[in-house]
Amino acid sequence: MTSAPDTGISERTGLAVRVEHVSKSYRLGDGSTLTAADDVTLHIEAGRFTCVVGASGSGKSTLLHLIGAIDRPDAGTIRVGEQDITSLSRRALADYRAGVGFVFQQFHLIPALTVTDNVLAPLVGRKISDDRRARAHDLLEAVGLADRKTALPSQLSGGQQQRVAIARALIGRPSVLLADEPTGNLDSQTAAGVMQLLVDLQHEHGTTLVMATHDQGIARSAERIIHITDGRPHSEAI
Ligand SMILES: Nc1ncnc2c1ncn2[C@@H]1O[C@H](COP(=O)(O)OP(=O)(O)OP(=O)(O)O)[C@@H](O)[C@H]1O
Repeated sequence: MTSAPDTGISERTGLAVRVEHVSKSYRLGDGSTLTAADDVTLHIEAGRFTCVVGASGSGKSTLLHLIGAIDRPDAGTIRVGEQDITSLSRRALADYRAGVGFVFQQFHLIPALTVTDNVLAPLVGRKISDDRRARAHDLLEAVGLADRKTALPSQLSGGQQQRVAIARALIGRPSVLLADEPTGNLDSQTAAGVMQLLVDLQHEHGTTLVMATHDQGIARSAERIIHITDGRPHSEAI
């Protein structure tokens, strides 16, 4: 179940990420500012599995959000492949985001949609061709849920819901897959299965996988670990 069938699921190759002198601060209610990314410079290799590790509040999610262009930095540049995503037009940014897959700790499935329609949800506004439906089916097969296509999220276990979320993250053929504590809501056995699935899919498709985690055990399975403290990667991160 954990080895995906050869369905041509990802035709994009993983891209390298180069974060250069990136800072991001948030203004707090009392008027003070909190620096969540503090002059961060780091390079993430293409097609590898990299873990970002650090205490709660150290800036892991912020870094993922900046790489995924969910958020914009106050300063610095982020290059993904050949593109500087910090200088893209709104339209180019939307195209870029469509090539990024996200997996979150909370699965964020849409309760009223079936499993298949959740997987197709990122394609909203685009024509859902037979090819795309076939691809959703192939992805659900790859994550071991082909027989639950018509189920609603509430009818699935947490691990199954996260598998749907992984299939959804892959529907846009991402060159970069960002996973923020993807096993944080799962028991340890289910978490191990989901991790294995992510790593298998990442290997098979050569996607660049960047995962934020507290879990040292998960981090040890990565090809590279970046430690973050107070919004700054440690020196070994570069
Ligand atoms: N939108 C926001 N507004 C204000 N402060 C924020 C916002 N987002 C994050 N922060 C703050 O920025 C810092 C870094 O947060 P971030 O979520 O990146 O940390 P994290 O390492 O992912 O934490 P956790 O492991 O608990 O998810 C924290 O102090 C957090 O409170």
